[in-house]
Amino acid sequence: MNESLFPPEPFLRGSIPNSFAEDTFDRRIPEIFSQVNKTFEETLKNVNPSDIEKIKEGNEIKNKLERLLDDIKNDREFNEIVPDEYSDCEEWNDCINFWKKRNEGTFKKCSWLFAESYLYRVLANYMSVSKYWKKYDAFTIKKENSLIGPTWKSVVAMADMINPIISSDEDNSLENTFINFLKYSLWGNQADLSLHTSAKANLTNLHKITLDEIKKSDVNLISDASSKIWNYVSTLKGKRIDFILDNAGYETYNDLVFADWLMSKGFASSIVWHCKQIPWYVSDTNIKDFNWIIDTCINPPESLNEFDNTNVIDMAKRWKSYLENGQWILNDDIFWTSNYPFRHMETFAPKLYEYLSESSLLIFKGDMNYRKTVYDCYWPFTTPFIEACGDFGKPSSSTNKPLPPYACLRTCKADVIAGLEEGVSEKLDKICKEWLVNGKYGIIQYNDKYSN
Ligand SMILES: O=P(O)(O)OC[C@@]1(O)O[C@H](CO)[C@@H](O)[C@@H]1O
Repeated sequence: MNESLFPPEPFLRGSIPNSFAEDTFDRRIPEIFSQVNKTFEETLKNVNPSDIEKIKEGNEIKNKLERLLDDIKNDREFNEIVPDEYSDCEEWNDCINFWKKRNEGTFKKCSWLFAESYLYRVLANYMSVSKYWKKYDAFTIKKENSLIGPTWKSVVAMADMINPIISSDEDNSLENTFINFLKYSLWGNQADLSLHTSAKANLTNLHKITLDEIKKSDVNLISDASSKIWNYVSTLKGKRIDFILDNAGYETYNDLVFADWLMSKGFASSIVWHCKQIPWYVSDTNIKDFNWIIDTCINPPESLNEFDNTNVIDMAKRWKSYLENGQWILNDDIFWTSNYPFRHMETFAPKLYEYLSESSLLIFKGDMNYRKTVYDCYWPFTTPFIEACGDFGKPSSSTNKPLPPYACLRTCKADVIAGLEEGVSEKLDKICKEWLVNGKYGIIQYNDKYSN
């Protein structure tokens, strides 16, 4: 890490008064990590008393987690990450030491992007260096409940509406259907578990199922490149499309349905699913979560027998066959959980960059992927999106191939945004004080600068 890698505008930081980053470290993160500790303690309590070594190690992890929470609350300095199974350890420590040397090596003084990402990396480290808790993910139950809880009603309704469309040859409204899918996929991002930390939050209220609901939400779509994206996608025949996933549960389910449609209409013949390698920002999709969604849709638990699950099962069986015959590919490159913005991907993950350049379209889901696409800084809101992306997409220095066009589908949950028309932010300031961060507003933005 060095200063030349800083963004062109000031970083978002927890030390900035009244920013969402400040609120994140004062309120949201302590809540999330208290819940992590509670969940871990409950799991520990349920370990078979004869597993003495596992309990002993669990207690050590419990102490580490308590110390971490205390460090967060007191804004203490970061600690180096001890070597573990992941390949990015040195890189992280290099960055930690860089921030410390600048006297900015604490949660609030550092850039928000680094400080919060560091927390999830540390959590993964505690488990990784253990013997008995390696595979432990404190967020698994939350992630699973976000599909098979009250959400299942939406899962079934979506399958009943979409499966017949996927299975039919009817294609005279392809443009409309495509744009509706983009919007389902966008609004699916509202329900992320790191924003709605309260156990009482009813995320099902946020699910958009009917076309009517999608239409009504158009007033909250504050930057919309969907027609441009369609103009490009309509030219694709049997290509590869990549989804850079965000939240497990209902959001990823929507993306699976979308991809299924893209395959069935011949635009794509393969899909690459980019997941996270470690538990990340509470609800992000790991490969195990991805597989769990498909397996659960094929075999819904008995508690969901009151529903007619025929269409869900039918779709999920098709998804499984796409995975089995290699048309759907799973990837969890460690770069997706780095602290770097995407404009530094070519430097820090050249192989991933080359791999993405072989695709025909990248779809980045969610707020964090957006923050990394434009770099997490205070852009004037009317900065063109393409400008805010910097040189992310430029031809690779080894293959000379640029990235394909890419789209960002994001509901706004951080005080960074670019690409707004003049006057839009002023109007929003008047109608909703928290429009930048409460997840009510969404954007669909597109960059094809390097592929033209
Ligand atoms: O990427 P996602 O799931 O859409 O959002 C992640 C998120 O909840 O976590 C970030 C950091 O706390 C916030 O910027 C954002 O609201």
